[in-house]
Amino acid sequence: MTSEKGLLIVLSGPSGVGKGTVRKAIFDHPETDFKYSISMTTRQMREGEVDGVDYFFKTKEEFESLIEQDKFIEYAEYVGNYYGTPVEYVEQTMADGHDVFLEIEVEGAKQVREKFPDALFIFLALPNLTQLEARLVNRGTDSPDIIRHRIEEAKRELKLMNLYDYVVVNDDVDAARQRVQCIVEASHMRRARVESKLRMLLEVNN
Ligand SMILES: Nc1ncnc2c1ncn2[C@@H]1O[C@H](COP(=O)(O)OP(=O)(O)OP(=O)(O)O)[C@@H](O)[C@H]1O
Ligand SMILES: Nc1nc2c(ncn2[C@@H]2O[C@H](COP(=O)(O)O)[C@@H](O)[C@H]2O)c(=O)[nH]1
Repeated sequence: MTSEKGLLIVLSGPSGVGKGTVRKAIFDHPETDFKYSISMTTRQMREGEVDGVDYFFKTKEEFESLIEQDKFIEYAEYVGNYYGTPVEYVEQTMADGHDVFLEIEVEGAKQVREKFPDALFIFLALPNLTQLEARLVNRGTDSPDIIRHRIEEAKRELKLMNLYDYVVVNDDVDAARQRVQCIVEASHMRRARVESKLRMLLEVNN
């Protein structure tokens, strides 16, 4: 832990691109010391998911009450359900000096950009939409109707790729994991350089 505020890292991109898979690879890696912010959602729990591990599962009423109380950094409605990032965990964990990692869709990422302009925004992409559909079908978690809806959303989301600081192609999970870790490391180095230059300038002027 450091005395400085942690970095906010946002991994975004269309459903099925592999955000969750790459995120798990990052967190399984011994060099990773980020903290993962568990989102809240109103979507039905999938087989194998655990409340408080994969998401905090909420009813629509509970989620809307939390919106009223300003308990989210960002939230979005995606394919008929709410998804949101709890404000308290993120702010406290960053204040404690830890990097916080968010895995969210693009509408939420846009909201984070407005509130945290210094955050690091990484878009996870893949070579083509055919592969996206194949990944969603192979995952076996969604009905054909939901998959169609998610592909429609993906076409919209891909157009926003240029708003991100970096685009990482997930052609291979371990290669994508490594690229994300390198980007974070480079961002830390850049931040340290900027801060040290600023300190020097302030000393010179005092
Ligand atoms: N590089 C890859 N090559 C082949 N298959 C992959 C790759 N990365 C992920 N997958 C597979 O693609 C499917 C979708 O991955 P994943 O659930 O991680 O996507 P996601 O972006 O987190 O989706 P969502 O946004 O819906 O949560 C999974 O079955 C996963 O095993
Ligand atoms: N705006 C937010 N999007 C989120 C959050 N947590 C997850 N997500 C994204 O929603 C879609 C669908 O997820 P799924 O688990 O139903 O497949 C996907 O793109 C997630 O990354 C959040 O807190 N805010």
